Amino acid sequence: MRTVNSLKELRTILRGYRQQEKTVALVPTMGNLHEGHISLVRKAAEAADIVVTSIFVNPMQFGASEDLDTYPRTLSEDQEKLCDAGTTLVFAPSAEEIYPEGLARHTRVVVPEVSDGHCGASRPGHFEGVATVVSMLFNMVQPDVAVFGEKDCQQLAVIRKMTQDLMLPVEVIGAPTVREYDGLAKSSRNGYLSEEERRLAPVIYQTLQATAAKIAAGREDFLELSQEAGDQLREAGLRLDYFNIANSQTLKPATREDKHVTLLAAAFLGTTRLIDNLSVTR
Ligand SMILES: Nc1ncnc2c1ncn2[C@@H]1O[C@H](COP(=O)(O)OP(=O)(O)OP(=O)(O)O)[C@@H](O)[C@H]1O
Ligand SMILES: CC(C)(CO)[C@@H](O)C(=O)[O-]
Ligand code: BAL
Repeated sequence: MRTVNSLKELRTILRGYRQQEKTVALVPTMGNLHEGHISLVRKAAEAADIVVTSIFVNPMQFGASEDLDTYPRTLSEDQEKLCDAGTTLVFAPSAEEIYPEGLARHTRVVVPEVSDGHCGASRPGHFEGVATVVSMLFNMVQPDVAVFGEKDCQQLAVIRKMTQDLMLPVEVIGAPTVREYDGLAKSSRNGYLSEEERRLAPVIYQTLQATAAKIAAGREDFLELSQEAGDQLREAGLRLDYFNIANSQTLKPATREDKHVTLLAAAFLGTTRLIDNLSVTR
């Protein structure tokens, strides 16, 4: 496994693989890797001959008061895990390599509608930053397939829409959420939690499961259900960002006609913001 920092080097190596007619899979990450990321790499290795994993903490997708500076950077541990999981090439560029003229002067990709609501409402500009960097990664790596986690379900929907609208020749694959023993979705940000916060955190998934069970049993008063679920999270000591029930395809508010609905939640434990989601067929 090799690690490269420059686009020039990345392109030279990839040209070699293409000459050998190898297929390429991309797994974009922000590093500080856990078993969720590793599951994406394994899926990518099943889908293509070569796996490129990018590690880039993308400044464009962070809000001014968010954790860009403190986001954990653990490149050497990440490299070991990626090598074991079947990554061929790690692309770990600097912010200067990706945004040579700075963020303000950089072209941006906006994906309307699906970027609105949920995390898009609480993190203005976030999905613009994600869509911009992912479209650049697609252009830099030119993968046949790219793998993203369902844990970030709105992000996956944004990337699917962008890929379709811009006719990017990449197959986007979603991978199921990997969880801790107690149901908490694995996330780099779990590392920010104190012992007490970590003990409380599984209530997010438990509330998603309990609400999904009520929907499966026939409840369709989605607004009331969301409010009840939000109240449960607040009572457990979390600061609620949102608990929404949406059409699984469009991520717009669910209606009684929707067969597939997705429950999306975001909540703060102290200063740590965690997200999770669960889909249910009615
Ligand atoms: N628990 C998980 N299961 C499956 N995929 C995951 C999981 N956590 C993250 N991913 C996926 O890994 C990719 C890179 O995500 P990222 O590096 O932001 O990790 P993260 O743990 O979600 O970090 P953060 O805590 O910042 O949200 C994304 O496609 C994301 O959906
Ligand atoms: C897809 C991504 C790597 C883009 O920076 C990021 O949003 C993430 O880690 O999910
Ligand atoms: N996992 C999504 C990246 C972010 O929160 O910025």
